[in-house]
Amino acid sequence: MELISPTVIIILGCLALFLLLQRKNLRRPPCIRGRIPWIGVGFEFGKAPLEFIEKARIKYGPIFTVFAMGNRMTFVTEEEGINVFLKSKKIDFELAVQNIVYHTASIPKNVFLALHEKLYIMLKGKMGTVNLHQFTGQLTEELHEQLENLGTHGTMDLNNLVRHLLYPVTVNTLFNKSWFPTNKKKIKEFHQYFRAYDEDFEYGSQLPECLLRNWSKSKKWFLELFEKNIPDIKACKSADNSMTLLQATLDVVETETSKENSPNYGLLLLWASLSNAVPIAFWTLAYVLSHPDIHKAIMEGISSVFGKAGKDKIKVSEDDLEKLLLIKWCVLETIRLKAPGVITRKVVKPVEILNYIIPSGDLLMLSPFWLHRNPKYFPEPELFKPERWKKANLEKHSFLDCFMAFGSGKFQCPGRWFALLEVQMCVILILYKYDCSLLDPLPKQSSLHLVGVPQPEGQCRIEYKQRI
Ligand code: HEM
Repeated sequence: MELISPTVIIILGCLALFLLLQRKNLRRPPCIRGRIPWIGVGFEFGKAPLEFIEKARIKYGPIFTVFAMGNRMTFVTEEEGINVFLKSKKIDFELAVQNIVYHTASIPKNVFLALHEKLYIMLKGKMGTVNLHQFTGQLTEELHEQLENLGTHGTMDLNNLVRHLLYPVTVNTLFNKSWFPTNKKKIKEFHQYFRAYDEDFEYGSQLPECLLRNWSKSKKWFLELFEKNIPDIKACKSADNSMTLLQATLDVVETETSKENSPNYGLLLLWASLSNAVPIAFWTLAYVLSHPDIHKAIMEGISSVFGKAGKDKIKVSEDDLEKLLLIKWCVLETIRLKAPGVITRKVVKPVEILNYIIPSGDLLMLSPFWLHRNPKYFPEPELFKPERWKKANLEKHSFLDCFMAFGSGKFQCPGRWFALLEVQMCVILILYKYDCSLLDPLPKQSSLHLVGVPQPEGQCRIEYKQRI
């Protein structure tokens, strides 16, 4: 018998390999990849990412991969995928965010990995429910101080009003009292640079800085500001000798690595503390003021706890907050409706979901924003219904099932209890001191971003009059 020629063997071998790869690929989720190498569907995706993923879910089903800017992002939208996202040991938080942290705050990847867990434990402890009472006094004082600047009456864009209140309140509370600039020019600069940094944070996490000149300028401005101020921030002592959140962060960074990384961690903490909580305060006030029945019920609650609303410098305690449950429900319902577009993990070992194999290296993506709009989990999902929070066991610090705005698992947002406290206090004090009404309808949200809480599109003016 004639021997099979080597050429035939090679051809058969290639065919077998091809079929094997095909089979493997068949077991991967549908992939939307576009035609341009590396960029993939980056342009279409970047224009309106939230809408893109919802359309993809309708077309391709509960799991699909989007290839954009060199990344394979596999989105999960139903139980099985969500369970893997929440529980699997084959996916990793730190490896997913180290790139983002490197690009946006120039923190070297090895430094991030070495410090992350230690820093997380510290942040979680300092802002945890047991220690929250330490913030109520200062938050009340800071809010009163900033509210004085509003004057007796006026009309302004609500988003601007909230930023002018909460930027200094948050920074003075978590960083250092009086760290926030007080002169008008410097305040304006802080706002301009923070907004530029925040608006393009997502692009900054993926594109080279040379393509984002404004963003890069704002990043440098903050890094220089921190570099200049860190000695003063460290030297500042509180009456009880406790450290602020930023001081404790710098302490960990400088003990474990070098001083060089301190400004970078300062910038990261600044962004984390302002970028979600401030728009949530805006949306909460906008929802409350555009629902007259809820606004009325909240005012009745405020009067029953503090007496007739007026311009007094009331103190707000944790007991008072417990009595004003409707306000907490309104904040949570706002966060449900305006939840971050995505949270992300890296697949470190191939993982099976719905009979598909997700290869290692993929980013596994879950959208709290769309999850919260699934009627299976939240009936009448588009409606602002604070009373749905009646069912949550808030006393035991648990949210509603499938509420994922603060992420999930081991590295859930460590600032969540602080954020809830700050927004509740902000709403209480504004409504106690001012008679407020909206001059514009509730705005649409901008469709540009996927990371973090969505911003409003266009303005929404508020008219306010100090009570007597
Ligand atoms: C309503 C406001 C807020 C929302 C919706 C929010 C949401 C989130 C989400 C979704 C994550 C990622 C978690 C994950 O992937 O599982 C996160 C992480 C984080 N958040 Fe928040 N956050 C808020 C307010 C705050 C505040 C006020 C702080 C204060 C410093 C803060 C500090 C952080 C930090 C430091 C991380 C990173 C944690 C880590 O590296 O492990 N957040 N947040």
